[in-house]
Amino acid sequence: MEIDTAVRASSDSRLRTKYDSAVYVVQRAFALYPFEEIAFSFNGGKDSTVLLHLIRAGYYLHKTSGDEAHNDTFQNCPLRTIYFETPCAFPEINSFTYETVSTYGLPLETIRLDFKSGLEGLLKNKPTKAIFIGTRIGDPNAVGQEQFSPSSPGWPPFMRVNPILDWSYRDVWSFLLTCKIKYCSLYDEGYTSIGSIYDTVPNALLCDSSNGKSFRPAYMLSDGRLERAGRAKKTNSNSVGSNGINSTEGEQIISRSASVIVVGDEILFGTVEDKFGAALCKKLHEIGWRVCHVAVVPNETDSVAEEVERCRSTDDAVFLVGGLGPLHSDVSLAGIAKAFGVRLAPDEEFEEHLSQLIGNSYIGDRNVMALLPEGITELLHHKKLPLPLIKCKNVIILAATNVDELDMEWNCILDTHESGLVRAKTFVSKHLSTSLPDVKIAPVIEKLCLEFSDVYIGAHRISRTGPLVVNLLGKDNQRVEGAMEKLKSSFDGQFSQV
Ligand SMILES: Cc1cc2nc3c(=O)[nH]c(=O)nc-3n(C[C@H](O)[C@H](O)[C@H](O)COP(=O)(O)O)c2cc1C
Ligand SMILES: Nc1ncnc2c1ncn2[C@@H]1O[C@H](COP(=O)(O)OP(=O)(O)OP(=O)(O)O)[C@@H](O)[C@H]1O
Ligand SMILES: [Mg+2]
Repeated sequence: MEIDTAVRASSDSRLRTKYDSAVYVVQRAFALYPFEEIAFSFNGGKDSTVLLHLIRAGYYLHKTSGDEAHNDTFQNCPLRTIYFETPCAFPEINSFTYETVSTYGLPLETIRLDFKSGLEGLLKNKPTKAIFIGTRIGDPNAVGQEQFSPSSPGWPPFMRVNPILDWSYRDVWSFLLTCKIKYCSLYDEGYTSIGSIYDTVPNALLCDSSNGKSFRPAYMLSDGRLERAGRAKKTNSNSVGSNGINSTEGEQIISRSASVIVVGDEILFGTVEDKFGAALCKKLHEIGWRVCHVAVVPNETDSVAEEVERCRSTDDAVFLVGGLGPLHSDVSLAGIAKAFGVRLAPDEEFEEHLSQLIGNSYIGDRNVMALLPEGITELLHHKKLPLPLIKCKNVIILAATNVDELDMEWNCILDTHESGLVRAKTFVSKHLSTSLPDVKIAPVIEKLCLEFSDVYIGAHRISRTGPLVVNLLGKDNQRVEGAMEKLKSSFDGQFSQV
């Protein structure tokens, strides 16, 4: 069996391990379910192409128990194959799917309905107990799945079999290249993950600037975390979304909100003063973001989880500082995982970066610092960062231990496209000072707030007897000026600008 032979001959021990465990899952499925009640969900994408050949290898090994004498009979696996075809698929994907199905003698059922309705119809027509799917950790729909995962509540009942769930982007390409497997031509044109013609473009990270508009092949993408960078982001008015803070909106964004969570018992004990909250408020304000909430929480998983859970759904981004590292009190990542309902799992890429930085000073069998929230984590790289920063959905985790380090990390985040931290339209602010008593100006300011609802109007005192400072803040200069002039003219000469 050519696939098995190629992997066994390879010197890549990691690939052999991944292959063995995936083929084991395939064999288990063949042992557990009647062959005619298993289907293979194939769409011509790289992951399903990998899966096709793992299924062929697993089927061969299942049938022959490795006995080469039978080799020709079981080279191909006549497994029921389903393809959900849509008019928005790339023509290259369509033709590759049909060609491949014919090359390997797969009995194809083309379904022209959405996934759920199509699967309902499929199960009604033919008993189907299990479906092989090429889902991998990191795919948006992989969160919470295992290699054998029953379909979700509300979906028709079948077992989702995910043999390559734990494969990385690099594993996929090692396998395809080592076994010299034919894959869809779009991957040689810079596409790294393929959705519909409306939401997929070549991955900008593969753009070959020396050669006009051409792109390097998908296997050249060094950071697999960015394989979906060519997929359009699903927009969500209230959150950063699964792919991060939307970076295409640019300057026209009027309102973006953030919250800051600082994790530190020492701050709550009064031993250390928090400087991160104030510094981040200033930085966010400078790029036109509104900070809605700053919290200091103790080094407890539940406290972090509760705070993250609250902020992540109300703000576009959450910045978390502190509680990172190998100590018992470093619970920030566990808290974030809990807030998102996922577990902590070893992240091989982060582990590699850690081992380059700290050598082999590992704790136990695995580096506990490389346990990251599974399926929701992206690494933010920058040449000035000793380690990539961690981003879990819309939560950005800063590793700074002081304000200087925070400055450096902040500049890297702003400079990193993948962070998606866009500069929004900056605020205009005006400050007026008066020695009038509060009670006198209160009704006027109240009316002003109604008339200028897009301008924030607040006031603070530096001392009980000193002047009152009125702050006017907004994104539209004319409106802020208008509110200021109106206030000044209401109290002729009693307000002066500071
Ligand atoms: C065979 C098959 C089974 C699926 N089963 C489920 C399921 O049980 N629950 C679910 O939420 N989505 C299910 N989906 C939908 C996927 O989670 C996901 O939305 C789909 O693969 C599109 O992925 P994309 O958004 O990355 O393009 C299934 C899809 C396929 C093809
Ligand atoms: N239109 C479809 N028809 C059949 N199966 C599909 C379809 N879309 C997705 N799937 C199943 O879901 C899996 C995950 O889809 P996904 O788009 O992440 O991977 P892929 O298409 O194989 O590769 P890529 O990430 O490069 O697009 C596929 O491997 C396949 O098993
Ligand atoms: Mg795809």
